[in-house]
Amino acid sequence: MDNLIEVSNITYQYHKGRKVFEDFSVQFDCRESTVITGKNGSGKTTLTKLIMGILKPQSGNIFIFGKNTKDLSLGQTGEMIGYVLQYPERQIFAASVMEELTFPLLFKGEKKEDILLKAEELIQIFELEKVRESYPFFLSYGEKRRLAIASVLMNNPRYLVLDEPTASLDKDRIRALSQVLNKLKGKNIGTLMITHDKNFIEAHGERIIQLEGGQIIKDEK
Ligand SMILES: Nc1ncnc2c1ncn2[C@@H]1O[C@H](COP(=O)(O)OP(=O)(O)OP(=O)(O)O)[C@@H](O)[C@H]1O
Repeated sequence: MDNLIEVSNITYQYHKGRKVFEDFSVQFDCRESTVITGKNGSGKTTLTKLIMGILKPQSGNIFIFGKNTKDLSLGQTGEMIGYVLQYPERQIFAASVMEELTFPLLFKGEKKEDILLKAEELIQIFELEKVRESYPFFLSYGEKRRLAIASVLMNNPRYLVLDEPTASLDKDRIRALSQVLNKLKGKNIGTLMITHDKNFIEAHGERIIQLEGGQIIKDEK
């Protein structure tokens, strides 16, 4: 139970939109790397937003690590699951790269020395050295994406949800991201990843789910 995400008989419909999910259920093992594929509009991003509690199902329940998302705030969900959006600029708020990485933990009152050490480590891994004092607004799309991933890792999440993580990253950066994901996997931190990148699917898709019209049409290990 503890290491599971359980989506149980949910129905979801956008305001004035058609039903994206109807009586939909799926479970994810949070120690595993699961890839979600499917055509545009098949419901991939909607599913990840429902898991994160950003959207609320009209019926049914979603449990993360044994807790019903209905009883959790967005912040509580975000502490357990790191979520990297499809458009990373929407999750970057601070005045510099360094501040973006450090301010949430400083705010929480964690030890400054530890926070700085961790931020430096992620700056190296994601090759953000040259922009550490830059205003994130002016970063390239690839840099913003790397910063968004580094920021969620600062929180020590128990699971990662990544929406198109390789978009706008070059080969070397994709390789670096792969290494980070493998390292996390070694610590039993799995991922739920929306991607169309065949090489990435081959490297990280322990389980591959294909969605179509809000239904699972393929589920392979
Ligand atoms: N904010 C919204 N309001 C109304 N309908 C929406 C909204 N967002 C998505 N939809 C609709 O819900 C359905 C599922 O969309 P979703 O973004 O989850 O698909 P997706 O598989 O992630 O697509 P993509 O590969 O294009 O990102 C689509 O029909 C889409 O048009």
